Amino acid sequence: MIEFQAVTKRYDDGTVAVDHLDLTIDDGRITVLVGPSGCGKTTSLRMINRMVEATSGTILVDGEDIRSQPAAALRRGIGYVIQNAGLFPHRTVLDNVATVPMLLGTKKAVARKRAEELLATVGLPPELARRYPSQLSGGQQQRVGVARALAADPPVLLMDEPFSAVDPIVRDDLQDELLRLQSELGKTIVFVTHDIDEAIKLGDRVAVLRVGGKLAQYASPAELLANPVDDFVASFVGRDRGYRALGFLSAHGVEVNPVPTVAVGTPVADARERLEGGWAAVVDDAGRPLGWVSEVVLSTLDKAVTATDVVSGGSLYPVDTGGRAGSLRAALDAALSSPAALGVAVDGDGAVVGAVTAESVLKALADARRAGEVPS
Ligand SMILES: Nc1ncnc2c1ncn2[C@@H]1O[C@H](COP(=O)(O)OP(=O)(O)OP(=O)(O)O)[C@@H](O)[C@H]1O
Repeated sequence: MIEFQAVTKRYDDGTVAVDHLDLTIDDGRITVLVGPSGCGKTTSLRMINRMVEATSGTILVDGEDIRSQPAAALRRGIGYVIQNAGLFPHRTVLDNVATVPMLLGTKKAVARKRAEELLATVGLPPELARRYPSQLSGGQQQRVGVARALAADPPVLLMDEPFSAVDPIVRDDLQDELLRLQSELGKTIVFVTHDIDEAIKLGDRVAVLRVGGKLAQYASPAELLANPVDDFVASFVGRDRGYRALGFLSAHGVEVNPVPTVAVGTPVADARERLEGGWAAVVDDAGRPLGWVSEVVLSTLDKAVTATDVVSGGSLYPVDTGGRAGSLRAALDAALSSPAALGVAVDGDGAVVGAVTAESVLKALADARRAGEVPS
């Protein structure tokens, strides 16, 4: 656990970057510091590993004042990942990862072997290990940065806008990868971003800071979306917060109805008989949805329905099959994005289970509200 107790940072020019911050960061969780530019996120993060010294107040890591040991010793237990990765340009990818353990006394061969494993863990193909950082894409460099920070197996990982410099699609991949890694590693991660969507996606808890280094709200993403404490947090979280809050509510209560399906290869005449309300979902041999056909589509076909004849569109959402159900947002998106106005529900193998309408999703939301499961 990392505790900020009334921590203030006043820089030499008088700027108060962080003002009496009280914050408890849980072990094994991702805690995100988010807020507008200049609100003191980076300063707060760097005070944890003493790259910035607090002016007053105390920071405890596992109950121990961080000033009670030399900064170098403290940093051994704290990995640090920054934007643009900050890799050593004249060392290979493998050596970038192996260097710190070697400096700490691990034998070269052992450190390199471990570095190879870590590169695989962060999703980098082994052939990239011999390259230099400049020969990698921005997203690959960030992965190396994460592998390097994990090399000494620190219990704490500080991440300062690590994914801000890459394009949105790569950023999304890196975020997914971090969540996957974290589910395996269970590190104590403190993550700084100015992007509220990133904060909500990654954070177990999110600390929203306002300029002047004051904590505005510290809550779970769902709580932040449902109950922002004031106008600042509400506007920072965004006008579409009600919609995004649906992403944290399970769709287990939504009524799933049967949906007409047509297997690929079905003769057109037989497919026509299966149309109800104008549309049927086309499925492959394993019952997985490929798209939709309607009377109009069938009228253009000669013999049988093929995979290329389908009208695509409509996201899918997983129903509760003993694992995790999809969210209300996923169910609503599926219904609204489908040409048939039916959101296809799939099981754990991706096979069609049935379909939901937008109305049934909203009814489930209203029921949850009435039952007090969701703040209105
Ligand atoms: N070395 C410094 N000397 C003086 N003021 C500083 C110094 N470093 C940061 N500041 C100021 O402290 C405040 C907080 O800066 P900090 O970098 O912690 O904010 P941030 O929330 O991380 O911002 P950003 O999102 O833009 O990176 C800002 O007003 C900044 O100008």
